[in-house]
Order: sequence, then structure tokens, then C-alpha cells
Amino acid sequence: MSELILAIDQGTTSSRAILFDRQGGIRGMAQQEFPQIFPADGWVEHNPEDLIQSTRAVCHGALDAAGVDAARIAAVGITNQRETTLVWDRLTGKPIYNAIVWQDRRTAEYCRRLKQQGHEAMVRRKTGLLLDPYFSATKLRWILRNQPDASQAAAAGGLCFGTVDTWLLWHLSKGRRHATDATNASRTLLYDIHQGAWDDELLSLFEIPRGILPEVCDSAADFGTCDFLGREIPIFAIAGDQQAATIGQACFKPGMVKSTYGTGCFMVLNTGDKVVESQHRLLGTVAYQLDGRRTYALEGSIFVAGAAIQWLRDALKVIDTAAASEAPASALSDNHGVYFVPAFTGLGAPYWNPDARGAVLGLTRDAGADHLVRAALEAVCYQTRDLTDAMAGDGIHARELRVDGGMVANSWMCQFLADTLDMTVKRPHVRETTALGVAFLCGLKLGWYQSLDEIAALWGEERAFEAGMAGEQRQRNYAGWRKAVARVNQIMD
Ligand SMILES: Nc1ncnc2c1ncn2[C@@H]1O[C@H](COP(=O)(O)OP(=O)(O)O)[C@@H](O)[C@H]1O
Ligand SMILES: O=P(O)(O)OC[C@H](O)CO
Repeated sequence: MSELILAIDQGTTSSRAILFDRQGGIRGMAQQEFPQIFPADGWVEHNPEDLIQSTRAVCHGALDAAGVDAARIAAVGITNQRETTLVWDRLTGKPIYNAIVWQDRRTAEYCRRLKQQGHEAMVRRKTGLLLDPYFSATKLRWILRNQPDASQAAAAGGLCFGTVDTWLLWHLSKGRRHATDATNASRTLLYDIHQGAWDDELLSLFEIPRGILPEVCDSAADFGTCDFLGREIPIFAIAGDQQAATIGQACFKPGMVKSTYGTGCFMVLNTGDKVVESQHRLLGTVAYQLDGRRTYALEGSIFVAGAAIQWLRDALKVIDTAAASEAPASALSDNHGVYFVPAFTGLGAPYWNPDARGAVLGLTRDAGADHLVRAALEAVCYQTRDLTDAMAGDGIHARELRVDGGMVANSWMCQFLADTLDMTVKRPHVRETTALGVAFLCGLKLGWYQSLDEIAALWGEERAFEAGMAGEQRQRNYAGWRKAVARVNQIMD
């Protein structure tokens, strides 16, 4: 009997595959890291082949881990790091350049020029996004302009563009399907989220020929079949990872909000059938599209969260493992006035400063590695507060936050987050909510679940963290952060 769903979660630093049962229980899992390529300051790339190879490997690995064969899989779903941009030859399937990763800042100058020329209002109105190198369009334009003959080949229909979902679908599906879903399309800067269509004015602004674009489908849809596991299995769902996590956290009602703490941190608030036009530089985006109907979200994107912990581990070597960050942070009675602004790749929401770079402030002679570790964890919480304050400025006051991602294993961080936000922070039983979300989408398409309410009933809380810090202390901590960020933004002016 085919009673499992295989969820592929292709992330920024690793690929994962997880087998879920109908109740959302994990039955097997495999993960593989792949190399990050940093060719120049602010540039981040992936080898496109690594994305495919690691994905194939973890799919086999998940089956092995569960001790089951492919006959048990009812459907495959794909969720992915978003915005990361690939271009390949339509005939051979060979990439013409590495994948340019969402964190890459190489198009910062071009974005600045477009802003100066007054294009941002139109871009924002149609896409819900901003003119920032984060999104796909300027990366795609860079590839077309910088690879020999690419612009001509694209104009002649010889090239395909895709985000990572589309790249994987092309290579994993029989018949090389060139498609994406509305959540991924909504991150490209080329897609009108109100109309649900690629937009000619945007295509002309970024000099992108329409023929290079994939077909845009619902998030739960028939994306064809794959047979690389030895049997033909339908691919029934695609969603960008943060949107998939929103589904995995069952944030289906307007006002419900989740934050995922992995490499970066992404807060997504369900806004129902309305696109909220933020006055505080948050993003309007598609949360999911089902049966042709779009549900929208307001998103705050923080570029560096767990990546700061990785940096302390790998570059400074002050901790052996990411998990080892919890003990020193909790052992200190306070932060000693030390603030770490981890702006390695600029600052995202609500600052949107691609030129900002990281800084540690407030060091005294008695500060040590432990203070740095604590400051890195605190920074993630303060950046989240920046987002909830921005949402409050837009008139949205969330009462509780559902959290997930690798970092939330750190209970000290979850408690400090609740204290900093003055909000209840809820950690679910299943922390692999990104993969779970795309498994839920597959389940909808399979008819396992008749409604989103049925899925919401499967969500369960493992632990709730209640705010306990005195208000004065909370304000003092956060005021220190605001000063530190202001200094980083100023230094770069
Ligand atoms: N106990 C922990 N405390 C703090 N950070 C952690 C902990 N465990 C993992 N991390 C961080 O979480 C990130 C991994 O989370 P994950 O959700 O797998 O990320 P991604 O999907 O972006 O690759 C890493 O950056 C790691 O440093
Ligand atoms: O790979 P992750 O989990 O860090 O997610 C990356 C985001 O999708 C970027 O927008």
C-alpha cells in the first residue's frame, strides 16, 4: 500500500528528504550538506549538479532509513530555498552558470540605479517586493548579460530559467516539466501577485524574455511523475520553503504567524485574501495557491540567523557544535552590553541595506567568547522584534508566534525570544515543518485531507515559552540593539 509521502526539502546549506505518514509523523529521513561557493565579496553560488545529486541521494537515504521501498510512496513534494536563480539549456539541460543564491549581493549597484530611476513604487505595487538583490530577477538578468551568447539564446527560446524547485522538477520529472508554483513565482520580481501572472512591464524593466519562464501552477498540483526511485511516482506539490513552513505550522487563518530559524530567519503572517501593503518595508507575498485561489502573507526576511552560529563554530571556532551555543548563553546573567549585528550579507527586513556588513559592539576587556555566543543568539531575537515592531506599525499585533527550524532546538533562545517579543512562543512537536508543509500539500492533492481544518488538527505544540522578563529590562536590551544596528547602517553610509 502507498501510504507515505516523500518530502524533498532543498535548503541553502543542505538537502533533506523526509518520509511522512498521514498523521504527519516522520518515518524516515536523510540529509546531506553540499559546498557553498563564495567567488567574491558578497557573492554566493551553488553548483547546480550538487543540488540534484544531493537531492537524489537523500531520497534514497530516507527510504533506507525507513527500511521501505518506493512502492510505499504515494506522492513526492518539493520545497526549496527560494529566489536562488538558475538558467539552463533547454535541449541539454546543462546549466549555463552556477546557481546564484538568494544571499548573493552582486546586483546591489543595479538595484540602487533602478531605485534612483524611480522604479520601486511600480515594482512594489505589482510584486509586493522591493528592489533588492535578494530576489531572482536581477540575478537572472546578470546571468543573461554575463554569459557568452546567453541573451541571444534566451531570446531565441533556447534557455530555461528556474528557481531551485523548477531546476529539480526539470531533472527529476519524466518529460522534463518546466514549471513552478505561485509561491516561488512570487519571489522573482517578475510576477504580479494580484493578477497571478508574469508581468510584461516587469519583464521589460529587467530585460527578460517571456519564453525563458516556467509555467506557474497551484502549490498542490499534478507536476508530472518521477521514476528515479525505481517506480513511477506522482509529484503533487511544490512550495517555497518559508511558505511550506507556514502550511506545516498550520497558519491558515489571517493573523496567524510563524518564524523559521535556519540559515536565515523568515517570519510569515497569513493575511488571507488581501495583500497588505506594508509601510515598514515588509514584503507582500503568496502564502499558497490552492484550486486557483491565492492566500497572501506578509513576510519579514532576516538573512543571517543560524549562519551566525555556524560562523562562530567554523570561522572563530569558539564552539564545537551549534547545540553547544546554549550552555554559555544561559550561564551568563546578562549580555554585558555586547551586541553582535550579523550583517554578513547586508541587512534584510526592515532595513534593506545590501551594503551593511557585520559588527560586534560594546566589547570590554572582560568580554569573552561566551559573550559573543550569547550576542549571536540575542541578535536573532532582536531582529525578530524588529519584524514584530514593523508589523505592529502596519497595525498587526500578533499574540503568539509559532517557531521552527534548526535553531529552535535551543530552548534558551526560544525563552529569550518570548521575553524580547513579550509574546508566547510555541514550538511544535514536528520541527521539520517545511517538509511537513509540502507533505500536507501532497496529502491534499491525494485526497487524504478534505480541508485545511483537517490539517490544522494534526498540528501539536511541544512546548510554549511565556514572556517573563521585566519590561524595563526588555526595553533596555532592545534599545542597545537599536543603537548597534544604527551604527552598522551609519558606518556604511
Ligand atoms: N541548538 C542550536 N542552537 C543554535 N543554533 C542551532 C542549533 N542547532 C542548529 N542551529 C543552527 O540552525 C541552522 C540549521 O537549521 P536548518 O533549519 O537545518 O537550516 P537550513 O534549512 O537553513 O539549512 C544552522 O545554521 C545551525 O547553526
Ligand atoms: O534554505 P533556508 O531554509 O535558509 O531558506 C532560505 C529562504 O527560502 C530564502 O528566501
